[in-house]
Parts: sequence; structure tokens; C-alpha cells
Amino acid sequence: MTPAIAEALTAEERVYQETVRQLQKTYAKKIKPLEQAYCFEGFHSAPLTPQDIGSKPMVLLLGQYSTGKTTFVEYLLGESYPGAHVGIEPTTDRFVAIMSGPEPKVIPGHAAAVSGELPFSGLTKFGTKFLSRFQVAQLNNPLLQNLTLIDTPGILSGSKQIQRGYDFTAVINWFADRSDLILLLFDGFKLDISDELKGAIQSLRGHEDKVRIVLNKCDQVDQQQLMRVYGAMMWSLGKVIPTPEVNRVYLGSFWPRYKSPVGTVYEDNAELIASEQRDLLRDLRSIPKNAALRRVNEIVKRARQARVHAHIIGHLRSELPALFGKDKKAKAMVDDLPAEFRRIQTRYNLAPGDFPNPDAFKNDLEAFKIVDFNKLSLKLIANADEALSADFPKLMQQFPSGSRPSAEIQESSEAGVAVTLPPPYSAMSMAAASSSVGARNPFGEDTNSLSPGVLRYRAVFDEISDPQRRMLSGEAARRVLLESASVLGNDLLREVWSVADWDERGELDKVQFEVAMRLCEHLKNKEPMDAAKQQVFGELGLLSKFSQ
Ligand SMILES: Nc1ncnc2c1ncn2[C@@H]1O[C@H](COP(=O)(O)OP(=O)(O)OP(=O)(O)O)[C@@H](O)[C@H]1O
Repeated sequence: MTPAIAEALTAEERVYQETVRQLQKTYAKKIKPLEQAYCFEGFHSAPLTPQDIGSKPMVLLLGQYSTGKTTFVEYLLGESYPGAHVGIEPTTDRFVAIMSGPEPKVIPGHAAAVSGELPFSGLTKFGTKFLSRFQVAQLNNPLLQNLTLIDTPGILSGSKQIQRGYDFTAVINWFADRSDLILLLFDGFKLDISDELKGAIQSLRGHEDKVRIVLNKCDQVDQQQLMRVYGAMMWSLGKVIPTPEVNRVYLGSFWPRYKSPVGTVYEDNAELIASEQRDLLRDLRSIPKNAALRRVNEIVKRARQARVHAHIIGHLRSELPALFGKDKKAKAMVDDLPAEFRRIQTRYNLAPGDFPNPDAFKNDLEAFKIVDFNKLSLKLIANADEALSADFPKLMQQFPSGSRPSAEIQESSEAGVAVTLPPPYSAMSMAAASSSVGARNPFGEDTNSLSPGVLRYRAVFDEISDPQRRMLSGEAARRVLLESASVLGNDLLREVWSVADWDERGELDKVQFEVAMRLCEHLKNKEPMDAAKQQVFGELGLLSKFSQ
């Protein structure tokens, strides 16, 4: 690694360390007790350990075999890591977490997963077969003071693919969840995108903002070939990464200094490659700062969920009669959870976007008896409220003004915890939404007819929709519409729904959600429905839908 990277990372690292320390403290004192009192673990996930919150920012490397992942790690480190294998044949047959340690050491997967010092306890759920294909490689390298790198087994093409004995895609997803940057490496000299790689890429849904594509070995082809390879790669990726934005691609050839390149090296791309590599390093430098923001964002999101969860559980418990008819009442409530959720939402003025899916919640509830739950503790709730309205926003102040607070933070700092709008409606989300719209439309609509900035509600949609299916359920959409446009009354909202759900699926995709929300805006300005419809479909370039 060049000293310049190490230096820049160190400054960012201090902010990261301090943020993490305060997050750990606030979480342990004000959020974890709430989670524990209301069995949050049974419905969401186990309480976070200090290691979970404080783990170093992670960079995940993914790609077909021999695309140069291990060599890329060596390029960043400026040295090889213990247990690294580089070769033209498939070499890395395991997941390797490359981490900081006092001396070069390999920790086998089973030991790493039970170590309280390492953030890998969650990997035990993938079983013994996986753990024997996982290891931690420690070494004393300045880059690793700030980052953990995850080298992954190369993905083989087509029929060569071997049975792994564990769920490769689920493991990728686990690491992707915890990563701050995901580098997808392709070989510019031998482009290949196998089905398993496509599956792995598809499992990165919801993490598109972290994905960067690296077209490696670019000096092995001439300029004309490079253009063709680049085009072919983007074409193939367009089919598997369904985002409207074009992913950032870095063209490069990442060799450590101590190795001299072999084979044909074309000089005509040298300048381009050099400047692309500089850009990628800049991206890597910003990881600790972004990671600190991401950690705060994640904890705030979790705290909001835990608060809503406590209200739900406390409400269900309190509604049970003191003496007779407990079972009957419990059954009635469980049978109509959406109605209970609405009641709780109105009573405590909670954001609908923080509520869980009622069906999933009902499933999880089967493992419990409502009568065994604790009643609502105002003290625990007040602690969580304080964390959301004071501690987390204060934490954000230490970031330079250029850093963007998340929607959740914005919401809790501006409006305290008694928010009436779901977090995505913050001005920040809207701005972010309109600034990041690209040219490709994954919704089956006519791409060219959508003008830039058209999907103003996309951040809202991204936060509350099903991340796998990219659809918003009827129930969730109804809650948002009621929340943001209840003044329109049920009849108008019903009409809005039937306009937006034009294909009568009972759920909305991103464009349909945009239509619904924009219609509400116009209707709130007292425009007649027909005029509002024409206006909205016109704005979105969907007039063909209007005439249907
Ligand atoms: N920038 C580059 N230009 C040309 N050849 C490269 C480059 N980087 C790596 N190589 C060569 O490509 C081969 C594969 O490299 P490496 O083992 O790092 O890939 P990998 O993606 O980690 O492979 P696997 O998935 O099998 O572990 C090696 O022979 C290596 O020397």
C-alpha cells in the first residue's frame, strides 16, 4: 500500500473510532435493554455485540476465478497475506478475512467463529462445511488498521462449477450486509459471467450503492478491444443489476509493485488506467468516513425498529383482560394484526415505515405467549427516545458538514421522536432521490421517455419496499398513503390506488408508487382527478397508461 493511503485513512479512522465508541455506549445503555425486555431477538436479530458495532469497515471482493482478486489484495497491502494463493488455475478455495494482527497468522474458520474478539459469530449458521472453507488471515499492515478485506473463492464458469456444500449466495449476502464496499472484479482479457456469478450479483440487491466494478487486467488488451470488452460487460451486467444508475466501473491493472507484469502489456491505455486507479484509491480512502455514517444509520434504523417493536409487544400485552378471556382476546388481536398496528401507530404517533410486515410478525409471534410479555415500560421507551432525539443527532455533528446525515437521523433530530411522516419523507431523502436517477429504467417502462430527476420518491420506496422483490405491498402502500394524504379521504385514496395499481397486482412497483404519491400531491392542491392524472402521467412520460 502506498503511504498516502495509510495517512489519509488514519485521519478518517479517528472519526470512525470515536463514532463507534459512542454508538456502542448508547446502544448498550439505551437500546439493548429495550430489545431484551421485548424479545426483539425472536422477531428480528440477536442483540448486537460491541464487536458487531465496532468491526472495522469491510471491503468484499467478488469475481470469477483468476480475475485477480488475491493479486488485488496484495496490491493494496503491498505484500502477500498468510495463506494467499495466486495462480492461473482456481486458487482461493475459501473465504478469507484479511485483518490486522500483531504477526502473520491464520485462524481457521471454526476458531474464528467462536472468538469473542472477531465479528464472525454470525457465520456459524452456515454450518461446518462452510466454516472449514473460511479463515482469518492476520498480519501487521497499516491498511488493515482501518479496513478488513474479504477475499472470496473464485466463481467457476458453467459446468465446471463444483458443489460447494454450503449456500454460497447466502454467505455472500451475509458479507455484503456487513460490507462497506463491494468490489466486483472482471478480467478484461477474458470476460466471463457465469450463472453462479449472476446469482451472487443478484443477491447483492439492496446493496447497489456499495458495489463498484473493477475491470482488471486492462493493460492486457489494446484500446479497441478494451472498448468492446467494456461494452460487453456493461451489457451483461445491465441484465443482472437492475438499478437505474450506471454502476461506477474502474478500469485498471492491479499488480503489487514487487511483481512485474507478464504477457503483452499495451501502453495505449496507460494514462486512462493510471487515472482510473487513482479514482479507485480515492474511493477506498473514503470508506472509513462513509462507514462511520453507515454504522450510525444502521443503529438508528435498528433503534427505531426496536422502539416500534416494544410498543407493539407492550400494547398486545396491555390489551389482555386482567382476569377472564385472555386467550380469546389474544387470538382476536393476532388475527387482525394490521388493525392493531394501525391503532398503535396512531396512539403513539409512530412512523408506518418502522412497522414490520404483519404476516412475518404473526409467524414469529407463534413462538411466544402474549401473556408472558412485559407491559410497556415508559422508562425504557424514554431512554430509546432520548437516544434517537439527542444522542444520535449529536453524534452526527462530529461529521464534516459535507457528510450527509441519513434520513433517519434527519427525522429524529428535526422532529424529535414524535414524527408523523415516515423517515423517507425528509428533505434529505428527496434530494438524494432526485439527484441519483440515471438513464436506465428497470421497471419495464419506456426508458427514453423518463426525464432525469423523475423518480422523486424512489428513496422512500427503497426504504419501505421488499428489497428482494422491489415491490411495495398493498398494506405498506396503504399505510404510507394514509399517513401522508389522509386529508384526501378514503374515496379519493381508493381512486389513487386504482390508478396506480393499473395492472391490478395488489402491490406497487417503484414507478407506480411514484404515480400514487404525485397524484396525492396534485389532489391535495385541489386539482380534479382527471387533470391530476394527466399531469402526473405527462410528467413521468407515461401518457400511454393514461389513455388506457
Ligand atoms: N493485473 C493483472 N494483469 C495480468 N495478470 C494478472 C493481474 N492480476 C493477476 N493476474 C494473474 O491472474 C492470475 C490469477 O490471479 P489471482 O490468483 O490473484 O486471481 P483470483 O481472482 O484471486 O483467483 P481465484 O479466484 O482462483 O482465487 C494469476 O496468474 C495472476 O498472476
